[in-house]
Amino acid sequence: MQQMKMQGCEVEAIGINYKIHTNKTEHPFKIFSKSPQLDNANGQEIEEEEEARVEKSCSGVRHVLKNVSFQARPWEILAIVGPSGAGKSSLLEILAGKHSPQKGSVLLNQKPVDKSQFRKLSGYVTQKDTLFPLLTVEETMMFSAKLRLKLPQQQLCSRVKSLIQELGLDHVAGTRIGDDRVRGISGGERRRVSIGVEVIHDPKVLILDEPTSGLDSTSALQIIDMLKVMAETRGRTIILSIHQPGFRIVKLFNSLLLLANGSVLHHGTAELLSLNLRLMGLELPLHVNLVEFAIDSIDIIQQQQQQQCQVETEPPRRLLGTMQQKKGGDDGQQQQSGESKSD
Ligand SMILES: Nc1ncnc2c1ncn2[C@@H]1O[C@H](COP(=O)(O)OP(=O)(O)OP(=O)(O)O)[C@@H](O)[C@H]1O
Repeated sequence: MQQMKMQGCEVEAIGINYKIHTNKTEHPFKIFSKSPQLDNANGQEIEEEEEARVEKSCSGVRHVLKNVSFQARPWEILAIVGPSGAGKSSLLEILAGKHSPQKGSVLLNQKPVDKSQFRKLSGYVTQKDTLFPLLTVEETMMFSAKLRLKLPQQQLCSRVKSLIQELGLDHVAGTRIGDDRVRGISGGERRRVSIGVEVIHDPKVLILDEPTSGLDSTSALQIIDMLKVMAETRGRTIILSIHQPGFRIVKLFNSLLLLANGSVLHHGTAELLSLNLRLMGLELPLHVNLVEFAIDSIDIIQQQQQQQCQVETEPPRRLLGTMQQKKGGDDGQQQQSGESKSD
């Protein structure tokens, strides 16, 4: 583990498939589905069939993540972007070990890891801050430090102090966190504290679900700037999800994972995304944010990728056709030769 800390952690997800079972619900229009002509035996059969069909459509399985693969490297930020419901949070929860996918695996430095080992090496900042409103910033950090680190009090204090400095929270170290009822620190500062709580043990991998949600553009940029410094100075691997990142924020990401409806549409740099869009005939208009443009163009990207897949699979199919014809001939010959062998 020590060696892993020194060299940084590459996180690799391979073929993640995640399905959830949704609850069966009563068909909302069931009351209208019975027709007065269905009183005979044939009518009853039709009604039962209809009920079975409705039940099937109202219950079942939701394919949240479909064959998702990516790599996140140390010293870098990978941003997961996509429309609402694309599967960003689900993917992060799987990475953080909160859920297990039905298929696929997550590797750290090319090796499988168990959940407890991964928890020690990582920090997971959820979308909602879960902090005690009556504790001060310093007390909150100290609480987390005592839970996560087995160090003498003096060392805990100095770790907390240096982290408060790194997070730019010196000026509010003695201020209460607060909540809706008790006035406390600002939303941006609260997000910083949540990040601090999760990095107190100096994890090599940091996973953040929408660290900028609810923040103004300046506070959002400050948070991503701070994460960029953490990645570059400490060799952390940072994986985060984000909604509508501003132009300056996108520039700080080393790579983007564009998800739509549980599938990966792009994995690579922003420049590569821009180039791929251009190759699809989607020219980024001036002063339009690349990520927003890509999200708005998801339907076209999907269509183009499907067409490309068809083109890629067609020649082998044609080839397969000729091969099958040939094989048919060969088989005939083989059969003959087999027959002659058995003879
Ligand atoms: N426990 C669950 N029960 C029902 N549906 C779920 C559950 N978990 C995820 N989903 C569904 O899976 C899909 C992906 O959800 P997820 O929260 O991962 O998306 P997201 O990209 O993070 O969305 P947002 O940006 O709005 O947070 C959604 O359609 C969601 O409704």
